[in-house]
Amino acid sequence: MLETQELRKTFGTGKVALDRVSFAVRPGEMFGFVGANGAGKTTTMRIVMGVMQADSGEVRWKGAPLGFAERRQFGYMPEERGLYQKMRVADQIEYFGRLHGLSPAAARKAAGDLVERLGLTERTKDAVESLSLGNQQRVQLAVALVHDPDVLVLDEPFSGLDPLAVDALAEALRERARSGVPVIFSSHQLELVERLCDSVGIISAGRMVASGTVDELRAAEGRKLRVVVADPEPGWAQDLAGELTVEGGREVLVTQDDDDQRVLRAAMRAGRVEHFGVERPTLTEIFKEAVA
Ligand SMILES: Nc1ncnc2c1ncn2[C@@H]1O[C@H](COP(=O)(O)OP(=O)(O)OP(=O)(O)O)[C@@H](O)[C@H]1O
Repeated sequence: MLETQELRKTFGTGKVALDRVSFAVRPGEMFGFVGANGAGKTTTMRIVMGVMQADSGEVRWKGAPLGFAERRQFGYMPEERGLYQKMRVADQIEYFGRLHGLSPAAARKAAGDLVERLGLTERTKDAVESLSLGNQQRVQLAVALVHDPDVLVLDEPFSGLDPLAVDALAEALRERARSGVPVIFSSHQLELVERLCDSVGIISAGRMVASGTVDELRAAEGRKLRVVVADPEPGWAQDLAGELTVEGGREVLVTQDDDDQRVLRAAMRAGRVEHFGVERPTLTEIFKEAVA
């Protein structure tokens, strides 16, 4: 398991970038790290990778403090990226494999496999600078995967990608997770995070404001009922706590009232009930509420 415990980081100006950030990612788990711009995702991932030091707190791997040797077995896609623009695709992946300690033959084999799996076969001999953003991102992912890492840490790996490239990358990450690797990635694409991740951490102004599976985060929000009534009598919902909106000739009530039968009776008295059910908030809605 990879854990951060109470990470704290301030920058020179006295700005608190991270305030006791803790989370845990189990083997095989995909952890989506979400937060507004400047919330602290990159800083946290840099600390996990040892690129930056925390003022206090600890990063632990398999129950012990994380050191250089263990980090060498991690795969990292930094926000600033980090490819040699003039180097050819296959050579580059192989080179990074060597940097992570693979033998020349193993690095060549791993590079060949990844080129094929990530759909880069046609581009193996091209310089990175001649590739589209999406293909550069694929190379960047290959570089993070080449040494068969124990943990994957990826800073916005999906940003700027077309839907096909998103699917290719998502599948590559899923595959790694299935093999037991903890995968952490940050993203602003909340639908994607909801679709891909086993668990999610929401960070706001340097603090983890919520974490858990999307279902757990939903449960923490409390159950909400959504009722749609066509042509209702005015004032029908005045005794029911909740938010009432008008959409065309319909009124939509979203309420946390526990007594669903009472709500249903009131709605049926008021008009034609077109919808009555428990609302399942999306991650986007959960996120907005958590950071509000
Ligand atoms: N080297 C630095 N010096 C000073 N302040 C910094 C430095 N790096 C980050 N910060 C500040 O720390 C806070 C957290 O930044 P961070 O880059 O971790 O956010 P983020 O969640 O990754 O944002 P984004 O989604 O925009 O990438 C921000 O207020 C940022 O301005």
